[in-house]
Amino acid sequence: MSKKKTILRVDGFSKSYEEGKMAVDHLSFDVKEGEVFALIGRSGCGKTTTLKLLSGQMRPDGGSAYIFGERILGPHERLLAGHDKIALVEQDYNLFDYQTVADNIKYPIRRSSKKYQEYRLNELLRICQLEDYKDVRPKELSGGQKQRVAIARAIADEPPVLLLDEPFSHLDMALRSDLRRMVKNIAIEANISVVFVTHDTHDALSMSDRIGVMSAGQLIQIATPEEIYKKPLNRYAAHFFPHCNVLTSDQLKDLDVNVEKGHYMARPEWVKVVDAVEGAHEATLIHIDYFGNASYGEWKVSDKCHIWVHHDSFSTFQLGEKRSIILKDNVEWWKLDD
Ligand SMILES: Nc1ncnc2c1ncn2[C@@H]1O[C@H](COP(=O)(O)OP(=O)(O)OP(=O)(O)O)[C@@H](O)[C@H]1O
Repeated sequence: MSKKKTILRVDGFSKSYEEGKMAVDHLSFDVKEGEVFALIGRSGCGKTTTLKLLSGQMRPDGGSAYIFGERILGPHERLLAGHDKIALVEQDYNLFDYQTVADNIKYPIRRSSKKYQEYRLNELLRICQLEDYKDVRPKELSGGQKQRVAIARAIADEPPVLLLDEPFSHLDMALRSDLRRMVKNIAIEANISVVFVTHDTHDALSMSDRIGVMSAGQLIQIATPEEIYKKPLNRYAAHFFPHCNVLTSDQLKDLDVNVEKGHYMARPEWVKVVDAVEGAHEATLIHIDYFGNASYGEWKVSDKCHIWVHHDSFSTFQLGEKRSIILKDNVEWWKLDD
């Protein structure tokens, strides 16, 4: 990925809606050609504002963004807000309700030849799996179908950059997985750089080449999905993934782990349950979150030390069962920044 060209560069974006409260605070990052970049962070941390600034729809208070080295103009500097090389799909899709799916998709290329419009339309209907809905109006479509139309329309004119705000928020798990794949394929096949905002850590992990973790308007960590998962910077970044074990050095003493003062993390699959070990603290299974393909057990080691453990789908652990908890071989508690 590092050898690829930088397409988009954000340099010190800042924006506040109210005095003294920064929605986006000196944000800098870049996105490479064909790269899928996810922005994750708690509600209100500034993700949507970042996309609006990037798309040229909102004026930054400070900083600039560049596409192919050219500064992206704000709405105060252009007749029409936005940039023709950047497509933004917002949470409400903004489809034309009284036009068919085909007309919606062809809108950005309406000035091209009829032959090209038909060729491109058929290609987009195929890529976005919308062949059966060509003549339907958006109000007759489900949320997932509307979302696909919005994405097809956004990429009709082959923009080098696609921005997606919570692209899969209204979809069920099966559709989500199809659409993730579709967006990833679009990035690879059409070499489009995608920046998307999500609350969903599965979307971020499975789709992106890199993830930026936002907190209070700032990017606190930018790394590959694997690095964000295994080596999060701090407790905030660690807790994006559920059933995360974050313990203090003091709590870890109850697991016979002696480390320097601070907070430490272990993912639930880094830990294993073994037959009670003599001299070790006994752990009692007090809760199970069942997911079908796996479950997560909450094991109480002491009043102040509870550990989540990933159990495979063949696990037969019962509530109240007593065992010992240890880290798997070759795994260590990961030290978090304070
Ligand atoms: N139009 C606005 N007027 C005033 N404050 C706003 C406006 N839009 C956003 N904000 C504030 O700016 C901050 C960042 O909002 P933003 O929508 O960018 O966050 P977000 O991370 O996308 O949130 P969510 O995940 O809930 O969509 C929040 O504190 C929000 O309340």
